[in-house]
Formats: sequence, C-alpha cells, structure tokens
Amino acid sequence: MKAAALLANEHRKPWVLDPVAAGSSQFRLNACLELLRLKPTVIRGNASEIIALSQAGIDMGPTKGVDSCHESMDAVEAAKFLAEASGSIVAVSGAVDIICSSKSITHGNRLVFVHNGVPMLQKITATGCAVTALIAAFVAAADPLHAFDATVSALSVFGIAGEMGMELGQRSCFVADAFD
Ligand SMILES: Nc1ncnc2c1ncn2[C@@H]1O[C@H](COP(=O)(O)OP(=O)(O)OP(=O)(O)O)[C@@H](O)[C@H]1O
Ligand SMILES: Cc1ncsc1CCO
Repeated sequence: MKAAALLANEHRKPWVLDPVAAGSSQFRLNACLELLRLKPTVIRGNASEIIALSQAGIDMGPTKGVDSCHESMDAVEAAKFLAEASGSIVAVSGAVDIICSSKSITHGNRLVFVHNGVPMLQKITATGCAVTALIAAFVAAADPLHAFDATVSALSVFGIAGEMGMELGQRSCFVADAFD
C-alpha cells in the first residue's frame, strides 16, 4: 500500500485512503496513520473511522469496530479537524455524507452535505469499499482542481444508484442492476 501511494505521489496521481476499522486496534490505527502521512487526495471513512483518525491528534471520545457506531453527523468536527491536519479532502459516509476540505489546500474551506442513499446501504458489507472505489474513479477522471466536486459527485451518484436499486428491488430481485 505504501509503495502504491508513493508511486502515485511520484507520478502526481490522486489516491484515496479508506481507513477500514481504523479504531478497532492500535495496529490498524498505526497503519492508517502511516498512510495518512503520505498525503492521500481523499480520505473516505464512516463516522467511527474518521473519529478514530482524528482522535490520534485530539481526544474525541471512545470508538471501535468495523461498522460505524456513530452517526455521520457526529463526525463533522472530526472531519474538519482531519481535513485541516492532513490537507486531504475528508469524506464521511452515512445517512448524510459529509465532504470537507480546509483552507490550506487548493479546494479551500468547503463543507458539503449529501443526502442521497437508502439505509439498506449501511447493512450491505463492502458498500463502503465500493463508494471509495467510485470516488477514486471520479477523482482520477477529473481535473485535479476539481477533486472536491468529483468526491461530492461520486457519493451522490452512489446514493442515487442505491435509491434506484431500492425502487427496482420492489419489483424484481435484480437490485445490483442499478449499480451497473
Ligand atoms: N442511513 C443511510 N442512509 C442512506 N445512505 C446510507 C446510510 N448509511 C450509509 N449510507 C451510504 O452507504 C454507503 C456506504 O457507507 P457506510 O457509511 O455504510 O460505509 P462503511 O461503514 O465504511 O461500509 P462497510 O460496511 O462496507 O465497511 C455510502 O454511500 C453512504 O452514503
Ligand atoms: C475491507 C473489508 N473487508 C471486509 S469488510 C471490508 C470493508 C468494505 O467496505
């Protein structure tokens, strides 16, 4: 992972950090912090993961587990702190997706809330990984100056696909068609 991140940086390619279960062990937290130091373009995690990363700098209360035990809106301050400390765009997924960046980077001081998606997405393991991959694809295709908007768009498109899948699922069992 470190070699991939270093190579991406060397070639000025964007990359996205998904700090899976960062708060569930010291080993995972340290691994994520090491990757964080390599300056990802975007960090995408659920509320617990983003709080765990920001806790490494300040105490924001307890957190653990692979799934989030926090609502995304609980992580607004953690996301702002992490964006400022890391210089990365920070995306917190959940009922409301939160995307923020600090004044220290090109995208400036921005905070956007995306309300797309359906609660079932949270119950399907790997939708977090999938939306991270979609963010990477959008950011890779966009002008580097538009990485923030690309991140917002990816989360919105993924949420809308979830809404369409939910509607399709009322009529047939091919919910996955909406994501094709
Ligand atoms: N309550 C909700 N309502 C609407 N959309 C949601 C809800 N919870 C999660 N989502 C959406 O589900 C997707 C995955 O986000 P989630 O926060 O569940 O990731 P995660 O916990 O990292 O997932 P994983 O279990 O795969 O590790 C995101 O696109 C997010 O917007
Ligand atoms: C990486 C990974 N492995 C099992 S669940 C999970 C998170 C996917 O979003």
